[in-house]
Amino acid sequence: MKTLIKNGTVMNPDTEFSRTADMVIEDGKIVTIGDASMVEADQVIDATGLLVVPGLVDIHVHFRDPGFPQKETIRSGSMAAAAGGFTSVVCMPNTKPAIDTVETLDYVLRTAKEQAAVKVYSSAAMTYGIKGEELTELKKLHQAGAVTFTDDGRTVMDPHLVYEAFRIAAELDVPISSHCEDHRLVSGGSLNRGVVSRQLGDPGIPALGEELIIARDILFAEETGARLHIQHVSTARGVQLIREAKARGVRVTGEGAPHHFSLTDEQALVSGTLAKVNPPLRTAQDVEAVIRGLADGTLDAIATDHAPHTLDEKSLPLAQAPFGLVGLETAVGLTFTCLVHRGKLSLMEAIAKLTVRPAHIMGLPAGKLQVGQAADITVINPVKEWIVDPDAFHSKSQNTPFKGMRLRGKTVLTMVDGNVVYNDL
Ligand SMILES: NC(=O)N[C@@H](CC(=O)O)C(=O)O
Ligand SMILES: [Zn+2]
Ligand SMILES: [Zn+2]
Repeated sequence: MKTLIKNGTVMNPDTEFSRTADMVIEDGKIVTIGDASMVEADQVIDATGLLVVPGLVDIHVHFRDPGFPQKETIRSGSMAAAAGGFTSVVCMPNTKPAIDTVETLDYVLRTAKEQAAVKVYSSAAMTYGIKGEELTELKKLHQAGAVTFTDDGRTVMDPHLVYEAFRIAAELDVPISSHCEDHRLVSGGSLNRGVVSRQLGDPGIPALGEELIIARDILFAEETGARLHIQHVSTARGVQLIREAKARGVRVTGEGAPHHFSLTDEQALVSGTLAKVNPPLRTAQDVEAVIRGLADGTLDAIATDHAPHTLDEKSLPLAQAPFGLVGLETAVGLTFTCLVHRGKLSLMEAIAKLTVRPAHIMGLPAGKLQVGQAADITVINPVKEWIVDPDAFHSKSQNTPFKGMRLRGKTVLTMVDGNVVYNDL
């Protein structure tokens, strides 16, 4: 089977390559990037006016299997990924049971191999049951394929455990992904602590709770030499802490989530619990700081923190509804609308933050266009206007505060190993 993608703007951030070109794909691999207009192919995709980029990489998704198939399965999550243009994803371990043993990790990776439309990698929990009490067998989990250690959803508070985990991670050279939240400071709130939380009678989640743990984990990384990846950075001071740590050579990276560069806490007044996410949507200054962090390289990657929950759960009162929102199918639209089209991030840098940079953080064989390599390719229409319709999502869940919003920029075709897994051309 030979496929020709002709006349697209081919962009490969790894080499800063950007030019009008054709691509030929054969037996799942890229065989030509250049002029191939005369090539006879079984399948021809006309990419005139479209961007042809490496398959996107999301290093922060929740696929809920095992445990919560009503929210998402590996199959449905992977379909949402494909529809969003993501060809490689990293699953978080807060399933039930948690991904804290080799058996559960094997189950996830095996199910992904059998059922997923895209390449699914997995993290492993740092502590059993994500309870913050006893370290998992990090070395065995790494050998079994875990690409990062994290208790995402919770922060390990015991400094002895954290120290030990960082020490082992440094030895294995596996990144620790840190969900930063000092639970002793944030318990009970649902929204950013500020004007809106006070207005809604919510105790609020202070920015300081996130910043304390960012600072703590930076120090652990500095002390142990471990690689630290800060997840879903949402506050201005959090961005600044990472900026300063990078400047003095700490091995730290950071991710920004689309909802943190596009929405403020005021969204809760419009979307209610659909705008309840952890860390919370913050102030306009924080949003600006996340954008600046992405622009100056302090934040290396855009990651969705795709966190599906049923609308029944999201219909609960603010204090009881779960934290989280789905992100895979809106990420490209938000990145183009809020960052690229507003001139905050160059097109090349935006694509880099969705491909080669996150792949590099997690050591994934992804995020580049290279002859001889797997044909994981995403085609984006950078100016296509569309309205977010959760009913059209491929995810099992529709919990998004972006419903009804008009976005500019959309994934129109996704290819994994040369096979088209999503087509909206
Ligand atoms: N982000 C969220 O608000 N929720 C995530 C957990 C997490 O990423 O911390 C979830 O699993 O639902
Ligand atoms: Zn988290
Ligand atoms: Zn998460």
